[in-house]
Amino acid sequence: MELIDTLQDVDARRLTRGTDMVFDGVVKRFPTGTVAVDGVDLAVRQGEFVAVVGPSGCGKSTLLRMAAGLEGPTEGTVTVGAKSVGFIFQEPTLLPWRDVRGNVELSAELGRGVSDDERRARAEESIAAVGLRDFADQLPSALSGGMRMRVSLARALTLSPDLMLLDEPFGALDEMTRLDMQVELQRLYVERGFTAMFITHSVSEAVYLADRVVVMTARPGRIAAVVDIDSPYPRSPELRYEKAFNDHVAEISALLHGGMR
Ligand SMILES: Nc1ncnc2c1ncn2[C@@H]1O[C@H](COP(=O)(O)OP(=O)(O)OP(=O)(O)O)[C@@H](O)[C@H]1O
Repeated sequence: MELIDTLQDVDARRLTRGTDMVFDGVVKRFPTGTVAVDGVDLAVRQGEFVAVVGPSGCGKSTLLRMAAGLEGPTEGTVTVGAKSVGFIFQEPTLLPWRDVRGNVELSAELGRGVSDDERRARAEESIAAVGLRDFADQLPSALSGGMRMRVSLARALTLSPDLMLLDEPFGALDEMTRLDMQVELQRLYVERGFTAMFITHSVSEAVYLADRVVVMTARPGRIAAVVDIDSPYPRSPELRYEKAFNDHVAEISALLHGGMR
């Protein structure tokens, strides 16, 4: 499971129209006794981009893993309406012996009912969508960190996910590449219209990408605040220099450090 960043057919229960994912009174207590999250209520609308920020160990990954169905809540419910879910990890988790095309085709190979021709066509389309057409025959070892993350994105996109779950996907990249990847992800989000839940330690990354930023407390993770980011998409990279943007960054940083709203 850990090697695969795309999960299909998540146990989809009927949801209120327009809502893609609901966490209702979610508590997660591990057998070790650690309470990772405690009483999380959050509804994510279809097509919404939600970023989650919070101190290390506050249960962000646990929330995402529950959304993916990789963990179950101890109390409460997690309901996901999306039929097809893409999961992107911090590490691109590519198979080193497969070239870019082979890695991107992997998720469709594991999917049910996809013909060879369709699999290849979808892989080519996703490779082009992330700007890697000229590198389709290269092995991961010949790619930069940013390019490897693009492969990981392309692999998730081949199944046209309704929901993308992204766990700190750009955390291992250098600053310049990270900023480029934010622009790239936003472009794909605008083009494809998926719902996104995106975990990050970077407040400015959250503000640049998200409709709403969920700020969590230290463990056990609870929602301290949800901040709306009003700027329309597509957002230009220059937005990062504007006052409203930096006011949001300051507000969320203060919330993270226990300041009042
Ligand atoms: N399988 C597990 N068994 C026991 N404890 C776990 C397990 N998975 C996570 N935890 C604990 O739950 C807490 C939340 O972990 P999680 O990885 O969700 O936090 P996080 O906010 O994503 O952290 P980070 O920002 O450092 O990645 C941590 O204290 C962690 O040690």
